[in-house]
Amino acid sequence: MSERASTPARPPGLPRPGRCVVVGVLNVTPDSFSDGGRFDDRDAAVAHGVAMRDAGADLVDVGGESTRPGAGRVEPDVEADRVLPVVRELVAEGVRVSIDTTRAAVAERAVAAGAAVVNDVSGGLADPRMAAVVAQARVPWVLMHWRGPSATMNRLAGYEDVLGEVRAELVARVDAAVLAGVDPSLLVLDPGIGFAKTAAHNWALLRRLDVLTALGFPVLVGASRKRFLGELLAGADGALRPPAGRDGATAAISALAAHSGAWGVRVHDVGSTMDAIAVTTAWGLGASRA
Ligand SMILES: Nc1nc2ncc(COP(=O)(O)O)nc2c(=O)[nH]1
Repeated sequence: MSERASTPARPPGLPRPGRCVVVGVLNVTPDSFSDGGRFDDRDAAVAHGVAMRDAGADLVDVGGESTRPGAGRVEPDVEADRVLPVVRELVAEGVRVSIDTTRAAVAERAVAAGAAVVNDVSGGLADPRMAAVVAQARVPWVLMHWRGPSATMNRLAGYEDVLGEVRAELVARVDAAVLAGVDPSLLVLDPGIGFAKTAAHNWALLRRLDVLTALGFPVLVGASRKRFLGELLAGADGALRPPAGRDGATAAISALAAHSGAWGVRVHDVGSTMDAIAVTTAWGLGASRA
């Protein structure tokens, strides 16, 4: 994408509720860092997805492969077997679903099952066929900043200028997607909080979301319950705040991200973020709401 590219028209298929979009996290994996195993059971997963929609989530993001640092890969069939039944049942319940996968085959089958958005933490790097799947399906595609598989990503957190490099690497992903025939209006960018980044890198990216929103694409922020929040909220003994205790900080980030012009936030606890965004909206409207 040239720097002069005009702002793409609004992509079809992306929720645009007139406020920051809330994407509810539904990891149907035994080992995700914050909710691993809780929704490994299909019925429990579907019930939780419906509950997040009822709490206000505009999308429920279904993932079948843990991306926590150090996590190994699961076989494609295992990933598909985890997510497809849940996607189908959520769609049948009228829930708008995004599929959180780096595999084109899984994305293709999830879209065929009714998933409305492809959420690809690899930004198209993990599977060269993903762009063709997205171009063919004409569904929105979240391109997250990524530098390599979870198993090794912490070794890749070396930056001279994290803002400039993340921006440049995301622009390269946009260019590759457009070159592969993807309509740029379908693209969403994501800084990849916690992926090949230290806490300092995460804060630097959050502090200057405008560097990414200025590219003219919707920006999604996924900071929910991540380790850098556990570090921020660590006890006097240095023990990290456990993931379940990070929802207040997550909601604060949701409010600040919304205020910074993010298109959406990806969170585990939908209610607290809905409330935080309601405050942000009211605050932004000032006395006119009185
Ligand atoms: N677009 C996007 N998708 C993601 N999927 C998984 C995780 C890992 O966190 P989880 O284990 O809580 O899902 N983080 C992101 C993220 O930051 N952005």
